[in-house]
Amino acid sequence: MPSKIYSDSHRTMWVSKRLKDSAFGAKRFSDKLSASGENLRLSNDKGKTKAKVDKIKPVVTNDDGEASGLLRKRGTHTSEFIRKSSYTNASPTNSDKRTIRGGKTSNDDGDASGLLGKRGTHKSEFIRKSSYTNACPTRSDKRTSGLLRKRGMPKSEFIRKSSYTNASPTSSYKRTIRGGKTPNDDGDTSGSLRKRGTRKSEFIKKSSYTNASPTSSDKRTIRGGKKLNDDSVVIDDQPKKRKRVIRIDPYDISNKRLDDSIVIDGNTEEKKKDLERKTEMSKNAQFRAIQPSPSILSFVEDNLLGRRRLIELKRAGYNIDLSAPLDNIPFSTSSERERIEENIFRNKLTFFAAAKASSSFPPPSLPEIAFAGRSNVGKSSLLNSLTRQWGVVRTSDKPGLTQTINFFNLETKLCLVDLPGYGFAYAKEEVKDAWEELVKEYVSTRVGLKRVCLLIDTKWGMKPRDHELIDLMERSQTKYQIVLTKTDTVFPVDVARRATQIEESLKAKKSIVQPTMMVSSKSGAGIRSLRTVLAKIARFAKL
Ligand SMILES: Nc1nc2c(ncn2[C@@H]2O[C@H](COP(=O)(O)OP(=O)(O)OP(=O)(O)O)[C@@H](O)[C@H]2O)c(=O)[nH]1
Ligand SMILES: [Mg+2]
Repeated sequence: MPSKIYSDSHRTMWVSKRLKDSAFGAKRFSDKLSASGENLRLSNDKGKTKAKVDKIKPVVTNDDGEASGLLRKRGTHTSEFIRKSSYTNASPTNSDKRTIRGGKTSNDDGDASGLLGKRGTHKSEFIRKSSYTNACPTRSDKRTSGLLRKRGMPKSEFIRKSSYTNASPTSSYKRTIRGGKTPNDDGDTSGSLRKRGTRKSEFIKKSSYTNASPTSSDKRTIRGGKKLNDDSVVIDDQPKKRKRVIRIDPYDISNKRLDDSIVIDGNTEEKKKDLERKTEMSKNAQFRAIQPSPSILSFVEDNLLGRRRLIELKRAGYNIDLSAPLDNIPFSTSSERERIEENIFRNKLTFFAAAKASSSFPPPSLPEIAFAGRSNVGKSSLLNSLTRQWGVVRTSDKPGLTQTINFFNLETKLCLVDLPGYGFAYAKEEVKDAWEELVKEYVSTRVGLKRVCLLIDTKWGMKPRDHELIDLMERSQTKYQIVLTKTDTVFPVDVARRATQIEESLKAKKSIVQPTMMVSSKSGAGIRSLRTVLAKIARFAKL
């Protein structure tokens, strides 16, 4: 039976809950129902759950013999039902509350009480009259009753008049209280928030609003200070945190805690780098100050050296991204090659021999022209460019590709020798040293060697290793000529400057052959002039 009572219907649920909570208790209620012979009948019409509570007539007799009704009978006035009802703990509905309030239903102690404002009754009146003080009034009610400041009323006036001292003031109120020196009951000036512009420490010292939770920074200040007031003793026995200042003697290497050596090394390295940068800068400044000789400038102009030629090739429709745009023309015929003015360079270029040691050098049969220089300077590319036979001599953008002395014949007229580069090759030190020794041996001892073209990158100029080789060739009286490569990577004026600079620095040398040649294997600039110079050697050379 009781399980049936606590089923679907909302109203039934309400009744059962109330009863459960009330002094009657669920058990007693079910007992009463069974005693009265009545039953709760619930109907479910087409899915709608509806409790027909009007069928419930739980007229039960209390122990004291009074007749009591749990629900209002139809036709019975609510106020009458409530008045009569001894079930005072049950929460009445809104309309019930209104009736109670409006009907001035007396409680046991005889006070008139209303739980809700009756329709038509002014709220303020209701709140005033109401003894139901626990009900939460709205903001407008609070304003009317004086709990909240009325619109238009100045804050200070409200605070002065207000007896609602327990209300938590807003932060702006707190500031006003503090700033306005509003007296409290005990006459102290109190503010719970720091007024803008007031120092925190000052505020905390002055403040009697000790119950307000201070912020973390406030707490810090409080801890640092000694006392706020009599009640609030602040922990002041904590020692003040002192900033540890470690004095480092950079020259005291005995201090093991500090990695002084690294610091010093770092400093010195930085200083070194700074110095290098400065010297580099001054080198650049020196280079820009060079006034190229008029003959060199006119050579640069005539041969379209520098970036200009590549730009012109681009305008003419050549693909300048290719290594040799002039010779990378689709469907080009051999007649293109025939344009080479020097007949000797029209001959077929063929690989003849490669030597890793002086013992494996081929016997000299033809006048030889060797191409020496640092790794990646463009030696192999120049051989291809001179003959316009791309691919015979292998080239790479990775330094150190050529590792042997390679001999190439131009038919039976001339031998072109591609030397391994020195400098920054990706090879072990011993291997690089062996190459250098081989090159040095070749340039200083080779019979039939008519000229060494010493290739220098126009951008970077001469390096110590180049000078080393020059000194060697000077000692062995080997004829050498400077050839500036990759002239397409710099401005024409810089090509002229570099040539002037080198000529100036080597003008005392005896074995050097002037003038300095300037070429670009990529754009083809200056190649024609170099061909003319080299063809002359081949023409007049005697073995
Ligand atoms: N822009 C430009 N690049 C060039 C020129 N000549 C050569 N190069 C490039 O420079 C790189 C090196 O060229 P190589 O001819 O292999 O140089 P190398 O002196 O023979 O180098 P090693 O064999 O290592 O000694 C290649 O990527 C070439 O394309 C040039 O005149 N202009
Ligand atoms: Mg090479």
